[in-house]
Amino acid sequence: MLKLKDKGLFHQLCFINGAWTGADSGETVDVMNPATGEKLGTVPKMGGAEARRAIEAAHAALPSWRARTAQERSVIIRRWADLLLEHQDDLAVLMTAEQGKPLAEARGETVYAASFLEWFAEEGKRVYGDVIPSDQAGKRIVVLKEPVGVCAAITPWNFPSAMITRKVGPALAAGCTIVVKPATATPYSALALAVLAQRAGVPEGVFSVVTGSAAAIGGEMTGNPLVRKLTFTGSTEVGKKLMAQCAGTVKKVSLELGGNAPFIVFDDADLDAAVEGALISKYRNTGQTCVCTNRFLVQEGIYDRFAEKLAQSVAQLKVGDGLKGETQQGPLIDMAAVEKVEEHIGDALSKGARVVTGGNRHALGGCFFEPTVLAGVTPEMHIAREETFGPVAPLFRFSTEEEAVRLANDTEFGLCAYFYSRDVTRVWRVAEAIESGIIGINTGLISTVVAPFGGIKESGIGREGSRYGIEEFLEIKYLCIGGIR
Ligand SMILES: NC(=O)C1=CN([C@@H]2O[C@H](COP(=O)(O)OP(=O)(O)OC[C@H]3O[C@@H](n4cnc5c(N)ncnc54)[C@H](OP(=O)(O)O)[C@@H]3O)[C@@H](O)[C@H]2O)C=CC1
Ligand SMILES: O=C(O)CCCC(=O)O
Repeated sequence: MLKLKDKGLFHQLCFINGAWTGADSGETVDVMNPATGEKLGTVPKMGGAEARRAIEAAHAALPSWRARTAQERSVIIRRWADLLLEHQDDLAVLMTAEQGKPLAEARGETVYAASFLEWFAEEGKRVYGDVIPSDQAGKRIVVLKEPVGVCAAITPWNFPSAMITRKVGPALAAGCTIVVKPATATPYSALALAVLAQRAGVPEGVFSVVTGSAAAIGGEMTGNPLVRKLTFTGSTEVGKKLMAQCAGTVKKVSLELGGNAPFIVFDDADLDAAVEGALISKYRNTGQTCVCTNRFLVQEGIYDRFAEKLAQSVAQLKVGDGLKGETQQGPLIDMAAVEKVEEHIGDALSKGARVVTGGNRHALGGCFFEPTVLAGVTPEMHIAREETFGPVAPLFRFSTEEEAVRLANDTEFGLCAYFYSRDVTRVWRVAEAIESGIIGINTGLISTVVAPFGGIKESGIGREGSRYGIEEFLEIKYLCIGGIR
């Protein structure tokens, strides 16, 4: 049993219209701890009918929530953020138990999750319109920004809290109401957020959490005309499907999808800094983030030294149950993830790559995998094209800057890229040439509430966080006022 100081944070029912409720059918889904393989509990296996009720509750709650002043909404959202921080130890335990990330990372994610609530509580107060100088005498032109309306969010398992608050924070601050379907693997963080939302005074119907059948709940969220916006983080495959489903009722969509991040190390890079950045960008959350480096492109003059230093550091990473204090690398989310990592390594080795460190399932068994570095990787290998979502660093070799940029851009994805160089002219050239929504230059950590997060190409649509994030939940209305003499 989980050791929580506040046992009220652990809920096994859904939260709809301010009430804790089970599935109409009474059916449940098991939730497992990926580190131990043990069952943590169950959540309701809801479907379209329950999702519809949550959407209708969000619709009913909309007029009074949007009618509140931004300041009134801000007080509640801010209180919610404070509660997350107050309960960060318990929230981290819950998150690690269901997701596997080391406790320190789970605490970090809880603070990160709270930062989106805190930020958008403030940003909601700064939703300004415009007055446009009219081109016709006797007319005035005014632009208002209004909440989109009822929103729906579908979120992934790799960031069980922050991907929710990054959506719900701006939605609520803008005056929208929202229904969330969290990943089936990690519902308890979402339900704990609901507990704290209720304690913070978020009115009933404004924020609901529905667990269960992804296809049925997603079908209702994308088909129901009351929903005006869908916001999704997850795989490109599912994102495309949801976008197509939203076309029927022309909903606004924000999609934060897969990536294939390159990490370029030029000969002129600071080697130690590049290794440090590589560790962060690759092995955060055991390689399971959409901005994790997927391809290391290393210039020939520095290749061998980089490979050796990186492998030395990687070999020292402590793998284990995230609930144990010293763990740096938790398990992968499930056995399918382990198999995908194995497939990528097997394919690379069969085509001429070699293991510098790791390469196998970890001796701990289950979902644990050895942090791995592969050398001699080439563009023909699967790992060059597909997101591995695991602890494998494949090293490609290049000779010229032009070649590095070409390789970096040789993907349908464009979420995040990293590069290390000390040449300021190269920094500008390469930053401008890479096709990506986010670029980390001499750093392996780009995530922060203050900056716009999102991709181009098949990595998505829209931006989250920052002052841009709230725009996704606003519509523009233009007033043309005539007859003014
Ligand atoms: N961009 C990112 O941050 C993420 C990328 N990925 C990538 O996707 C791969 C697969 O991961 P996976 O968890 O399967 O990602 P998915 O895209 O399948 O899952 C993300 C969310 O979408 C839901 N979902 C799945 N299918 C549907 C559907 N038909 N209609 C509505 N909602 C749906 C899931 O629900 P449920 O959990 O119930 O299936 C979950 O809540 C990873 O290996 C990784 O490469 C994964 C997660 C996050
Ligand atoms: O993997 C994701 O879906 C988002 C990455 C989290 C972040 O760095 O903000």
